[in-house]
Amino acid sequence: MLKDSKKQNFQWRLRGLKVHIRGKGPLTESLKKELIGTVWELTDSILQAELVVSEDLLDVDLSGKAVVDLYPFKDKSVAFYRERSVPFVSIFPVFYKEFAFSEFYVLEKSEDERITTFLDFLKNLGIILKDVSWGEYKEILEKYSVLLFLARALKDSFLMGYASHLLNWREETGNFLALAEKVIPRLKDNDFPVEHSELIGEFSKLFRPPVSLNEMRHKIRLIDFVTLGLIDERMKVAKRIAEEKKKTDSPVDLREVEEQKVKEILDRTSLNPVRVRRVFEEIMKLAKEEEYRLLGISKTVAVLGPMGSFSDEMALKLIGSRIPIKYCASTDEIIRMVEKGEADYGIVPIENSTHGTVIPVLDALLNHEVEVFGEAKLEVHHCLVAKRRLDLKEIKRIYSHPQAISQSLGFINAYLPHAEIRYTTSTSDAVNLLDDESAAIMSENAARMYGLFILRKSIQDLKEKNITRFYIIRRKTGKMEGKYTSLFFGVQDKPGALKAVLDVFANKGMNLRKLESRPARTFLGDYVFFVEVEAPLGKEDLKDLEKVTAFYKIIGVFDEIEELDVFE
Ligand SMILES: O=C(O)C(=O)Cc1ccccc1
Repeated sequence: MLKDSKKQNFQWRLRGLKVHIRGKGPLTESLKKELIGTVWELTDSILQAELVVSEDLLDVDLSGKAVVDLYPFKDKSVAFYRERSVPFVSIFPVFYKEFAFSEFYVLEKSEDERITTFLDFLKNLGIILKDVSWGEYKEILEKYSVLLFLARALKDSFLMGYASHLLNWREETGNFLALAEKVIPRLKDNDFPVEHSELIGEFSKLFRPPVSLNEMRHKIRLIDFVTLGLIDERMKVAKRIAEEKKKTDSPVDLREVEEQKVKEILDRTSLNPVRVRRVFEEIMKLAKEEEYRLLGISKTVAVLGPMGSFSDEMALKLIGSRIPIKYCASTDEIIRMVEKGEADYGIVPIENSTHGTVIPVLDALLNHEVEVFGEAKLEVHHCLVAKRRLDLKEIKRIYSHPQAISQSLGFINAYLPHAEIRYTTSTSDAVNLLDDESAAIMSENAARMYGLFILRKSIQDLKEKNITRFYIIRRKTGKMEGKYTSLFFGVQDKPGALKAVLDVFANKGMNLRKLESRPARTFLGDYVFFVEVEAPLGKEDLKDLEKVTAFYKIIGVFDEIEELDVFE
């Protein structure tokens, strides 16, 4: 669109000029729109016009008019307007949907104020105007005719995009194709300029150093346009792969495959790898979303982000990559998202073999309405990583999630006693805080994903069986199926109150696998208890519990799961 300030530049020139635009193609339609709101008058009839923009040859009395000739076969049109002695400018417009992408080749022009002003108007729309000789014009016309021919012969929509502006002249299609047929045999001869190969031509244009600021701007537009075309093309191929994968029931994308693709790309660039990674991950995400749509998956799972956290690893183990993952900044956010229905599932760490219970998760489960319907375990190995190769004594700060720090305290105390500990919201979030004097504790996968340097592997205190148990949560359904029940309860402040509750479980032969107490946040000394019982509690059990508790809240009845069915 023409900016208002730019529009005003035209206000003083040829005030009230009557312009008629003849033709039905996208170019003429867009020109008409741009002209509305200028001081020029857009006339319905060609007879009233002082300047006529036309896609075909004009069959009316042209006296007193100037012509902007858009007709593609210039030998015909130039002779035609010359014969009639009208001022004209003869243009071959390469119009790519947007003026900003367009390049208009100007073959002949008369000295005429209306024409000069109109050309300025085109320039202000972002169109590049290039004066060309007859020889150059012939090559351009041949090139696009061949392109159209190939696009149709190969049924290739990508090539068609480049030749699409020729489709404005439907009645000329036969002439373009006839020209192409004449030109194509010459392709075999070496004298045919490289510019005639469509892609080579476009790319050679891209790599040719621009000389003026205008050309530089145009080149940027061209690059954006070609980039978009390529992303479009990538999407089409990805869609076909998705269709194949659907037939063979393969996962949407294997993280390692995607990671390998990103690595290959990063190896080829000297640009900031974090940013380039983001660009390509976004492009891949576009294709993934399309795949999810194709597979009919609309479910999402929320985990602790950014990508590469242990929770992310757990999610991948449970669901492959068959479901869109939402990365959250905290376990609280995960639980809230699931409660509100903004994510179908959530995965939260509940306890670890070294660190014990994850208290913030426990508290959030008490205070929100979600349901645990599964648990899963992950063996956790920690790495000490940094942005560069560092001696341990050079490390001034260590960033990581409190659980990872606590699981690696033996190593930290022995080798990094001088370093300051800074807690992060997840192990992978440390990536965002690292500088040249600090290290982070995270998984090997995350380190590789972010291109970090691994200083030490397996630094956790428990060399084997450092296991984290996760809860898989969903919105409340009230289903009570599974081997385990987790619940909170409170008791009156009197002797034997807790024992009475535990006796209910003991008398029924139900084993307890976990018992925690949390401050009730009422008075000092008031507690809420959390238990995991190795049995599904039924109605009778709940009645018995009611008798001995001040309150109870079932968090879920669940089993250990190996896989999460996202198609159910
Ligand atoms: O911060 C992460 O990566 C998490 O997913 C939480 C966590 C931290 C350490 C061990 C297991 C889970």
